[in-house]
Amino acid sequence: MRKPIIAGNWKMNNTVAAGTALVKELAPLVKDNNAVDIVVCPTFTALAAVCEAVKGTNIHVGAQNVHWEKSGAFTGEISAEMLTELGVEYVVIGHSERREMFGETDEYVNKRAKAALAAGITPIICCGETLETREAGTTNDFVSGQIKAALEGLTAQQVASLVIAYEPIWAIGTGKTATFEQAEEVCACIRETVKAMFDEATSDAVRIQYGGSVKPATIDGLMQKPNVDGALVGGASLKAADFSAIVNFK
Ligand SMILES: O=C[C@H](O)COP(=O)(O)O
Repeated sequence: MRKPIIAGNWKMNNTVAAGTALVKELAPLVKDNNAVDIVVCPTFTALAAVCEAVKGTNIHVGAQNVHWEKSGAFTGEISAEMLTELGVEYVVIGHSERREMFGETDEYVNKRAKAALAAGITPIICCGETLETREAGTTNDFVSGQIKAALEGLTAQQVASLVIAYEPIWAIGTGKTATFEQAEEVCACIRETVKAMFDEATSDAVRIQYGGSVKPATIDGLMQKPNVDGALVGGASLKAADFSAIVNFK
C-alpha cells in the first residue's frame, strides 16, 4: 500500500516572513493527518526558516532544485549537502518551468536525481506534455521517454523510494485540471514504464503524483484513481486553508 504524498510547490513565492507564517497557519490544520506525507517546497532563501518552523510538526520540507556536484565553481547553484544540512528531505527536479525557461534537460534531471538520492534526499521528478503533444496523441510516448531518461542508471531500490509528478504543462496555473481519467491514464503509463525498466515490486512501490491546477474541489476524485498517489500543488499551496483542504482529502 502506497502512502499518499501531497507537496506544495511554492515556486518563486513567499519571503521568509510569509513562508514561516504560512506553515505556522498550516500546521494546526493538518496536525492530525498521519495518513499523508505532507511536504512544502519554499524558495532556497526561505528553506532554513521553514525547516525550523516545521520542527515538531508532521510537515516535511522540500527544495525546488539541486545541483549534481558536491561543491565547486557553480555560481548560483546549491548542492544536496547544503540542503540536508538544513533538514530538507525532498527536492523537486525537472519541473516544466525549469525545462521551458532555464534549459533543464533530461540529462540534468537524471544527474540531479542521482545526487539527491546519494545524499538521502527524496527526488520528486516531474514530467508532462505540452498541449501540442497531447493533441498529437503522443503523450504516453513522450512522458515515458522523460521517465526512462530520468531513471537511467538508478537502482530498483532507489526508484522504489522516489516520487514522480505527472504534470501536464497545459494544466499548470491555467485552471484547467486534467480529467481524472486523463491523469490516471498517464500515471498508469508511468507505472508501466517503471515496471518495464525495473520490476513489478518497484513499480508497485514508486509514488506518482498528479499536478496541474489541483484544488480542494478536485482532490477527492483524483485520489480515487488507483495510480494517483498524491498531488504536486502550485497556486493552491499558497493558502493554508486550500492546501490543508487538499491534504485532508476524503
Ligand atoms: O508544481 C506545481 C505545478 O506546477 C502545479 O501548479 P498549479 O497547481 O498552480 O497549476
